[in-house]
Parts: sequence; C-alpha cells; structure tokens
Amino acid sequence: MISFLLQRPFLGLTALLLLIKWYFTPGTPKGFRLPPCPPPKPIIGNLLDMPKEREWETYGEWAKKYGELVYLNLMGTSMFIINSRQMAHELFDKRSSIYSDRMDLPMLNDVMGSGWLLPFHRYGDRWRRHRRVLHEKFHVGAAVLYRPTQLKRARSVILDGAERRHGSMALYIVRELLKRLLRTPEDYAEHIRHIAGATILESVYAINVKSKDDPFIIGADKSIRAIAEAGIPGTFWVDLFPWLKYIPDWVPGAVFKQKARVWRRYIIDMNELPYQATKDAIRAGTAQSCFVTANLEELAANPSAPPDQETVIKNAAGVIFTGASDTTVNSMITFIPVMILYPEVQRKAQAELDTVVGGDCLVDFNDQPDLPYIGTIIKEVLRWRPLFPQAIAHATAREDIIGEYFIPKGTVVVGNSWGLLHDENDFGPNTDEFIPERFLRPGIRNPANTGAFGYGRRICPGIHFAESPKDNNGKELPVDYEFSSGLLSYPGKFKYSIEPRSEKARELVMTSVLFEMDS
Ligand code: HEM
Repeated sequence: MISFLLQRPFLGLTALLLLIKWYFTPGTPKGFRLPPCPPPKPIIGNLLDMPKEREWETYGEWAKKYGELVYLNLMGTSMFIINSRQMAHELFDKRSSIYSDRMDLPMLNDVMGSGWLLPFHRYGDRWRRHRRVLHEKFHVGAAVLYRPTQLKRARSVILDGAERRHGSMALYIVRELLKRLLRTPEDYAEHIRHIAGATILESVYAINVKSKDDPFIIGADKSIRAIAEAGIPGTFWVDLFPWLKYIPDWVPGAVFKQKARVWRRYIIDMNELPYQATKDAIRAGTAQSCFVTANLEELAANPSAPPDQETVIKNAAGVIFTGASDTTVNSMITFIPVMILYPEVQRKAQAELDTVVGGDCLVDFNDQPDLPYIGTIIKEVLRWRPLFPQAIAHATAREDIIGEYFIPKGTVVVGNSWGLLHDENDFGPNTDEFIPERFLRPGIRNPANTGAFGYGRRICPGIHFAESPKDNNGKELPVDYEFSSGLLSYPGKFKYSIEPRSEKARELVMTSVLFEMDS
C-alpha cells in the first residue's frame, strides 16, 4: 500500500493530509454527542453517502430515518442538515450570530474568481458593508424602487420611489415579453432571460442591450450555471482540501482546474465589464442615471468613505445583476410547465383575469389585489419547486450545543428548504401536487418565510424584488420535463405552445404602450 502511494505522489500526499486532518479533528465534549448520521467509513466519513443529484430526496430519506438534524462527516468537515421549520427558526433566526457564516469555498472564491459575490462572503464587516449598499435599494419601504428619470427612455433607476413604480418596471417586462411571445412563442425561456437581463442591466448600469444575443446576458447565464454547479459544498474536493487550489492546471486528474479556467473568465467579466461600460459612459459624459451612478455620486459627496467603497459598489451592482438575471427568470420559466401540467389551474387563473380585467385591456399591477387566485399560484410556484432546494449553505461561526448535540465551529449548515416546503403540517395534504388553493385556507404558511428565500440574517435581499405576477396564455399539451440538481434547480426543456386567447388579446398586446408613467 505504502509503495503504491509513493509511486503516486499526488494520491499519497492527499492520503497523508487526510490522515492529519482526521487526527486533528476536535473531539466532542464529554456528555454530548454529534447529531445522528448515516454510518460513516473510516477517515472519509460520509463522503460516499453524499448524493450526486436531487440531493433533497436523499435528505428527505435521511430525515425520516434520523430526524430533524442529520450530521455528516465529509473527511473531517462537519456538515448538518436541518429538516424542520422549528429547528431552522431556532438556529438561523434565534441563534443568528452563530449560524450566519459561510464556509470557505476555495473552488468558488479562489479558483473560479467568485470572491466578489456577496452570497459567498464570510459573515463579518465586508459582508455587512455589501449588504448595506443593497439594503438601501431593496428594503420593503424604499425598496428597489425604480423610477424612470427620463420619460422617453423610461428605464433609469432611482432611489426613492414607491411600490407602484417598481410595478411599472415589472409591467414593462411583462408587456415586452408578451410581444416577443406573440412573435416567437417557442423561444419563451430565451425571451424571459433577455427581457429580465435587459431591464436589470439598464436599471443597474444604464446599459442598452442588443435586442438579441446580448453578450452581457449570455455571459451572465454562463456564470450563473457555473456557480450553480460548484455551489454545493463537497462537489469539488478542493473545498475539503484547500491546498489543492495550488496545483497546476496540467496535473492529471485536476479536472476542476480545467473547468474553473473557463468559468473564471465568465464570472470576473460579469462583474467587471458592465461596470467598466458605465464608468466609460460617465467619463464620456453620456451616462444615464442608474444604481451605479447614484452610488458613485453619493460616494463622491462623502469624503470619509473607506478607500475600497467603490469596489463595494461595483460588487453590489454585480450581485444584483447576478441575483436578478437568473432567479426570477427561472421562477417564471417554472410557471409554464405548471400551466401545462395543471390545466384546471390555468383555466381558473384565466377566469379570474377575465372577471377582474375583462377583455378590453391588459392586466396592470393595480389589479394585483383583486387577483387573489393568481397570488396563490405565485406562492405555489415558489413552494412546489423551490429554486434553491437546499438554500445556500450557512456555517457556524463558533461551536454550539443543541440539546444533547454538540455542533463544532465551522460546521456547514444546510437548510433543507425542499423538505420544509413539502411538509404537510405546514402546507396541508399532497404537497407533491401543485395546488394553489392550499393558500386560500387560513393559517397556511408563506413559502417566503419557510426557506424559499433562505434563512435568518442571510435571507435573500432580493425577496421583495422577486415577486412579479405574470399572466399568460397556455395551451394544453403533454409535457415531459425534469428539474435540474445543484445549487439552483431549473426546469429542463419541455414542449409547449403559447397562443393569444383571442384576436382582441393579440391586438391589445401589439398596441400596448410599453411604459406609461408620469415623471
Ligand atoms: C425568485 C427569486 C429569488 C429566489 C427564490 C432567491 C432565493 C435566494 C436564497 C434561497 C438565498 C440564500 C439565502 C441564505 O443563505 O439563507 C438567496 C441569497 C441571495 N439572493 Fe436571492 N433569490 C431570488 C431573487 C434575488 C434577486 C432578484 C436578487 C437581487 C438583488 C437576489 C440576491 C441575493 C443575494 C445577494 C443573496 C445572498 C445574501 C447573503 O448571503 O447575505 N436574489 N436568494
């Protein structure tokens, strides 16, 4: 065995470091134990038990077997999965000063160049400063409220608007989307991605995108898919053995390095290129008002700002672009297979629209309070197929005790959002079925407070931005599709057709004014 390892220095070094790591793993204090876990193997622990896809299904089976806390030892790295809402609340909310950290993610942060992304920041001042810049523009009251400063373009961002104005921005998306759908319904996903990306690029950077195949939007999609693939702790060994990040790309077996070389370019470009485009426009005196210009103006007026505040602004802009270009898009994409799979839901939604809006105009955000059934569909989309089935893993900033259990410092903590959102105690019977009516019953929880947007102090800052009802016209067709595994779960390809329900509807869409608003 020893001579085998000596002939293979890379493997030998790994084995040696494993042994050292295992030897120095701190023990559990007397009188306490670690939460229950699947039987571990010597040294590698539960590494081979980790599911490679649809992780939440395995987590669900473990939850039935081991209970609300399931512990895993991944070669000396502790991880536990929280399977009940009550425990998630106890730890993420009540003990948030312990449970708001993130693990070191060498693959994402160092090898792939995602260190600028707020979701992967360690808990502390750097995270707080980035979060503050976002919070100023995204909290409920003043929140995200986009007001056009130029009526003609109707696209710039402001910082003090009202809910109605946020609605108008989303309305712009819906109207433009409907027009594109009438022309080429088969490109539904591409249209949504394009329109959402275009809107966010204009709002955040005042960038006008190309009407098709825009490089910023394509680059963002590639970055996010890479991040989703690498974002689950344990997917790449370098997260367990950070020293692996130093090995050169050409070393046989270093596939992660080869993948990362391609991904790194997308991820860095996603932050740098749009920001530099705005800076160029500022220098040329042609910049339109947007999130970046507004923040840079504030910065110029604040001589006591820290020297790296511009980087914080750049990163905050980049994270809005990242967060908004994919997440909302995929929730909207999920909506279509739902309408095909559940035609009765579609019919009820159309009936509600017909009653409230009638056939003479298009739906507007002012109609939202009168469309309760469509509101329940949005909640059910977030619940039924959560975009982040296991949220983003938190980590413990120090050790903790939960009843008889000891939780080591640095433990990776996964909220099993899928499990929580399918718990029949909270959401009523048949949680595997898409039943929006469940939200009409009193006492049913809101998915947004049950893991769909994450937990505690790290809860998604885009939560108020992410809601936006959509009306659509679907046609019944058999559908065959799957949701992907990984950090984000997207619907795969499926067949569908989208048609206007009447000639009048077609005419309304084609003649609608894209953006009506007072200045
Ligand atoms: C349907 C839409 C969305 C869903 C389902 C969603 C879901 C999530 C989830 C589950 C997390 C992890 C929270 C945790 O660690 O506990 C998260 C974090 C985050 N989201 Fe969203 N999100 C959405 C839209 C957005 C938008 C539009 C933005 C843009 C501002 C955004 C920005 C972020 C950021 C910056 C974080 C990291 C927060 C931190 O680590 O402190 N998200 N989101």
